[in-house]
Amino acid sequence: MTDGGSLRGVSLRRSFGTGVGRVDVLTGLDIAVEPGALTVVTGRSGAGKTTLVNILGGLDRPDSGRVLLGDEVLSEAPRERLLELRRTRIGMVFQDFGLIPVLTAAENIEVPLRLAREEPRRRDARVAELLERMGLSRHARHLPSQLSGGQQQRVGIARALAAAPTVVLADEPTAQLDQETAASVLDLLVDLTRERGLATLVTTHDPLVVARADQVIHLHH
Ligand SMILES: Nc1ncnc2c1ncn2[C@@H]1O[C@H](COP(=O)(O)OP(=O)(O)OP(=O)(O)O)[C@@H](O)[C@H]1O
Repeated sequence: MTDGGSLRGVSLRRSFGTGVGRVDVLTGLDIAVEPGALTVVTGRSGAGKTTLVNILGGLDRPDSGRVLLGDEVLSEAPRERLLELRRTRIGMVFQDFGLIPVLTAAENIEVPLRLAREEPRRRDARVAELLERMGLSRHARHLPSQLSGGQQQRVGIARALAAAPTVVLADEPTAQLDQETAASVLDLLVDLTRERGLATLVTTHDPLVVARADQVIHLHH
């Protein structure tokens, strides 16, 4: 496996607020999310899981420390380059699925491919392949409101993978799902991680997710 897909945080620090209201959320955290493996981040509510995901995904910058995507310093990349890396190299999966309600399942998956200016035939082929892989071929034309929670999260995962990223960051992806559905969504994410050599990070409160991890990082600020 090359180093191109690993995502590392080195000495990450992030605080919010000032004076007595100041909260030191990350205080020198080191983390390496390796290709083909599931890294799970746990910690009670407020421990900084979302803060970490936002920093690793380039949505927020650390106060100090660095985020490295392969050999590139993501945390210091100029805005344009950061947007490009986020579009092409990093897939994000959200607790509330984050689907666009007026677009069908297929159209939601297509969004990153349109942003990447992929040509229509390749776009269609990629969307069909992902729908098939997610077991959603029959639901291509359904709106999110016509899908179950588990199906919506499968669409969310397909969308995250559409542009063939090397890294997947999922912030509590199973929190809205019942246990059985959560287990099947997690199975899918683990299988895709192995199959595609993805560097996958999942935050969770769920012991079942922790049990599947190759690496567990416990946050307590
Ligand atoms: N933009 C912000 N401004 C001020 N404080 C913030 C901001 N973002 C996060 N915090 C604070 O940082 C701490 C960590 O928040 P974060 O959302 O990362 O925790 P979490 O572990 O994801 O929690 P949960 O499990 O509830 O989602 C909390 O005390 C929160 O109030």
